[in-house]
Amino acid sequence: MASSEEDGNGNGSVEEKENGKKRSLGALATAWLIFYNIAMTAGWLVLGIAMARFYIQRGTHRGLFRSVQKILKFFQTFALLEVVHCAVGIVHTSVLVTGVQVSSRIFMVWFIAHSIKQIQNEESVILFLVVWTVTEITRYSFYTFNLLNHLPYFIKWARYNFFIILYPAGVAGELLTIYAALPYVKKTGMYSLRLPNKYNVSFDYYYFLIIVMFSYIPLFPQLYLHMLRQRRKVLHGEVIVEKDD
Ligand SMILES: CCCCCCCCCCCCC/C=C/C(=O)SCCNC(=O)CCNC(=O)[C@H](O)C(C)(C)COP(=O)(O)OP(=O)(O)OC[C@H]1O[C@@H](n2cnc3c(N)ncnc32)[C@H](O)[C@@H]1OP(=O)(O)O
Repeated sequence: MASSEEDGNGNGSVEEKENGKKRSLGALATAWLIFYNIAMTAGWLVLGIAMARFYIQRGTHRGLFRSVQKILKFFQTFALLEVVHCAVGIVHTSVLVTGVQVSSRIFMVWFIAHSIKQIQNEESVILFLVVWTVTEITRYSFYTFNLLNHLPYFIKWARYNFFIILYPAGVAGELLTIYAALPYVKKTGMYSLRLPNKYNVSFDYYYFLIIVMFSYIPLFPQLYLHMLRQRRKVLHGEVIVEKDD
């Protein structure tokens, strides 16, 4: 993807190479990505404004998830297209890394926050909502301006610095929310399949959630390290040889 930043750090050969990359992307793909990124920036901005208005008017976070859930569900689910973008090659990033990131978010939205109403007022839900919102406004506006070849330095800086704090904060919000959900899942036996049944298969959502929580231990450092590598590449111009998926 092209990047002709207004910070004036451009170097001829890199720019030529990147312009070539953009040309080879094709006008249609570029136009689609610009539309997609503008729509996503707008969607997360609307969500951020709705959350701020709710809190200012009500003075409490109780009921906030319920009030913004439609916008959240729509735009977070729409992000599944990011995996498609990588898979079809219009975005030069890893399907695996993007897949883990997007699927964990979809899981949090639909299979935790949407499904278990009792935890919707937890502070941890607000924590990950605020963190996701700041992250996505920054990230999608970065992609948009980058595609338009007018990337203000502060957006590039924010994209590759905010995550240092926001990523662990978001993960903390997500893990605390899943932890808060455990008693309700155990009590109701939701999404679980007990034996005997005609398929002769058993599934316990409670233990599945515990496995999901533990899966953050190997997976999150990989996402975080990926972002640190991207940061070194983009902000400090380091050449990084990435392994294939
Ligand atoms: C079934 C249940 C499963 C559960 C599994 C549980 C396991 C969970 C493990 C961990 C979960 C983490 C939870 C996360 C929580 C949070 O999000 S907290 C909030 C903080 N979050 C972040 O900061 C997010 C950071 N992550 C990302 O940015 C991405 O999702 C990423 C995939 C991890 C990294 O992005 P990547 O695309 O690789 O890096 P970039 O530098 O941004 O881009 C690389 C190139 O791709 C181009 N590009 C990417 N997307 C677009 C786009 N939409 N439009 C245009 N171009 C795009 C980008 O420009 C770069 O191109 P080049 O310039 O050519 O390099």
